[in-house]
Amino acid sequence: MMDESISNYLEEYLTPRRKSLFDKVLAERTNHLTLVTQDVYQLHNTSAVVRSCDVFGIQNIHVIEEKFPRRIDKEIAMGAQKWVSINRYNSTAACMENLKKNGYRIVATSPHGNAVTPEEFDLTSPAAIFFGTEKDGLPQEMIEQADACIKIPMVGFTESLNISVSAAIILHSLTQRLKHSQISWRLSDEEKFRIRLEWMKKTIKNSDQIIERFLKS
Ligand SMILES: C[S@@+](CC[C@H](N)C(=O)[O-])C[C@H]1O[C@@H](n2cnc3c(N)ncnc32)[C@H](O)[C@@H]1O
Repeated sequence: MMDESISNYLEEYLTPRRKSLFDKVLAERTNHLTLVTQDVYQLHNTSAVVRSCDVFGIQNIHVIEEKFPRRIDKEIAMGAQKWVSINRYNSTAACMENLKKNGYRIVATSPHGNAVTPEEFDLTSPAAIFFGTEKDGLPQEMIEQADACIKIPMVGFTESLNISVSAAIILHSLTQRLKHSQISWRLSDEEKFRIRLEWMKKTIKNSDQIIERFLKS
């Protein structure tokens, strides 16, 4: 109730253009798919992955920082995450537990072995797509225990794609397929409301003070 009043009040500070942009972007957002990075340590890769999530409509990204703690602090300070919700974990187990609790299948990605292509991947239930580190990729044990594994076919001499490139290719393929499917992939009204409120708080100048003034009035 209080959030609803705050939201209505903050709406007054949005231009008509910004309001319709929020509506347009939220209409294409999904939580049916989510992306997980496991100990990705190069900031430009994390930044590119977050950007791809925004571009392809993925609202939530899960960042595991088991071996390289606090790697994305700088990215957060630079505002790369403004439109995407970043969930951080210091262990893979904690991340998996949270995802499974929320109904996600655990899906590995790998340039090796037996796996389905993005075009063959079963989209019917929610999926959390894991991407591994630049050097070693995902642990073999994790790949074997995952509910599925996705591999982008490669025909060159190079052993693998860059992590952010592979994330963009997979997200593009899966989101296009979702949009042409009968699967219910869009956000609920409650999810849209929460995200819109977060976006308003992040983008309206001095939103903290505005809210404080509103609460006192
Ligand atoms: C640079 S690769 C890691 C290479 C590592 N030597 C390995 O064996 O996985 C980083 C991450 O990008 C993703 N990736 C790279 N190429 C891929 C491909 N062809 N198909 C699916 N995922 C890929 C995977 O998530 C991988 O863990």
